[in-house]
Amino acid sequence: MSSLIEVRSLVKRFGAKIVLRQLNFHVETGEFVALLGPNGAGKTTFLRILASLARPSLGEVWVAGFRLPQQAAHVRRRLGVVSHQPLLYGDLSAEENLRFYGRMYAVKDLEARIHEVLELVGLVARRRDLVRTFSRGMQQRLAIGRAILHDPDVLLLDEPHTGLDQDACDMLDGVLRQIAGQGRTVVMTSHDLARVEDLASRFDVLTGGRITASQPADGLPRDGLLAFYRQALESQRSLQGATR
Ligand SMILES: Nc1ncnc2c1ncn2[C@@H]1O[C@H](COP(=O)(O)OP(=O)(O)OP(=O)(O)O)[C@@H](O)[C@H]1O
Repeated sequence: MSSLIEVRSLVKRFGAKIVLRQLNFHVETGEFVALLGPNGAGKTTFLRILASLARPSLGEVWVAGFRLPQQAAHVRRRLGVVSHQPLLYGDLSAEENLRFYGRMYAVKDLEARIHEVLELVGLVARRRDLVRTFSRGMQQRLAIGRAILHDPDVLLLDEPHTGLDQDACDMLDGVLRQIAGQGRTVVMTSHDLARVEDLASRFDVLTGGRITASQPADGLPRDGLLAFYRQALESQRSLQGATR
């Protein structure tokens, strides 16, 4: 087991419904993987399993050398997760929120680290303001700050642009670009290729409960990338048509 994330033959069922079918996936240190797929493909379900928030029905899931769900406590310390819930306390300020999480994770030189993170997410000027006064975009940037505070091995982001207006999306992209530039290992879901095309070093497509296509970003022109994603979605549609 040498990859930072290694998933073998993963199956996830909800009752009779099979959402993930024998899914294989791996991520090496420093990769920024965009996990693309249409609505309902199972991206959130998959990320929740990687984040140890849901249990696999079958198969093997390893993160940073630890097996899930058996070693979930070890995995959680090595992960940063940004899901649909920002997991922030509205009645605390931005820096109080970070201090709370930093103490929970026993972050060293916490005050310096809080400042560094607030700078990265562009919230130094608002550090003493209560989070409930923040726009959704600011809350999302702070949620990313919270997720990277303890310098995790892997950052998992589930459609972080959802519900943001264009300005907020642009500001979030600035933060994500800096994170990508730091060489951090990231897995980010999206159903919109345009949102991730400048960020990712690899594009994986999740359709029919499996990773059906994978493409490194290196040297691939935009048209090629669009064609790649369209083709993956088309083949999924014809597969669904054939099984109806
Ligand atoms: N707890 C659950 N119980 C039953 N079915 C579920 C549960 N969670 C997810 N599903 C189903 O699993 C399928 C995949 O959902 P999931 O949210 O993982 O997809 P997604 O690719 O993240 O979609 P979106 O982009 O719309 O968020 C959907 O059909 C959904 O209804």
